[in-house]
Amino acid sequence: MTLTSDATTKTEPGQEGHALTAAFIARHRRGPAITADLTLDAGQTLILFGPSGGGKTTILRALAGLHAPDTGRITCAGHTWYDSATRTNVPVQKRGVGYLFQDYALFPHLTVAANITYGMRRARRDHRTRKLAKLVDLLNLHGLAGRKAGQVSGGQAQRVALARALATDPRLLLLDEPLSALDTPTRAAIRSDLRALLREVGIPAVIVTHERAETYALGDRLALIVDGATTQTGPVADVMDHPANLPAARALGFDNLLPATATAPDTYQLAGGQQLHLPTTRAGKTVTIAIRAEHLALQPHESGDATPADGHTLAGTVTDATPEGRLTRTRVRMPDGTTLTVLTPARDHTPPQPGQAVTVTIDPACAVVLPA
Ligand SMILES: Nc1ncnc2c1ncn2[C@@H]1O[C@H](COP(=O)(O)OP(=O)(O)OP(=O)(O)O)[C@@H](O)[C@H]1O
Repeated sequence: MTLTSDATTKTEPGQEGHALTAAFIARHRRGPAITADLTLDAGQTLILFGPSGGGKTTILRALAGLHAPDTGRITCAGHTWYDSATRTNVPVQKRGVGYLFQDYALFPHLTVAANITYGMRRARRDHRTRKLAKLVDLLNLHGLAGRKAGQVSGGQAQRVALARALATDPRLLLLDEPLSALDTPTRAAIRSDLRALLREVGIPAVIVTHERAETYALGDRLALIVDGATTQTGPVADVMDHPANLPAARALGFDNLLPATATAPDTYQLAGGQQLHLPTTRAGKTVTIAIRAEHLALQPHESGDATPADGHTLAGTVTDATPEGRLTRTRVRMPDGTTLTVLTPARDHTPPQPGQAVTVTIDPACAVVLPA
């Protein structure tokens, strides 16, 4: 459908409560349909999380007005930005969004100051000067304003891009993997700065990320985007800890997905016959038990000793152990051939050795039982 542009925005009764509502289907030529169903309240941050190719950037571009959905509706602070029913499609420059592109998209030959004030070219000079000074302060860019943007560090470029996104007092901030171009230590430092900044400016923000740490640090709400669909939304911890189904558990990074059969209320039998007792509601007869690697504990197991029949402990053999800084990622093969992945603090034990007999204890409160 071709939509006519409508440069005027209208107040929509009933939408004032939300900073943003978006329910649309967007399609790329020869590409998959991408369905968004999002709401965001004033001052909140919504994370779009999910595997590569799921549609996160497409959703962000549709919110910005850079990609017209096929059908649906987008409202921001009571204004309709897009409505296929009324052929409304407010152009990008009238939406008042601050967009931070994944690669920052700075103009390398322009100065930092010119980059930051690029969207304010038509504003009065004294307003531009005041705004620039405020943003330089806010984002700690002192001494860099006259430098060419192509000659600043990755962390500085990220802050310049954020300053540019904030310069026009946007109604909505859209940040596409804002920290992905940074090395790990810089990323950790800037993550904290960005969190503080978002709280300070109070502008609702939609942020694309693949990183769990970033999701917890920056997000109030999370929308899980898998295979072109918004599959789950809610407060960050709720969605992170409670995947609704197997694809969601995979997308949220649950390392262990164990096929099992429900044999009694709260009792599950794994393929190899081991019993697990989990205080969760049964999701059907055939289930998958999802558990993160960090919610398993590892103990050496003397051969001949019986495995505790507590319903939380499984016996197996270490296949490999990989150091990850202060953590060790150990893979344990159970008698039925299933492999468990366990992430433990390295200081808790001497490194497990391949071939070593171990027991793995599940934290039952952290296991999620899903329909198979
Ligand atoms: N310009 C385009 N033309 C055709 N198909 C596209 C275009 N851009 C993206 N797609 C397709 O749309 C789907 C969603 O892509 P999108 O970039 O939105 O995903 P994403 O979740 O942001 O991925 P990533 O995390 O890798 O950036 C993918 O299948 C992609 O190949």
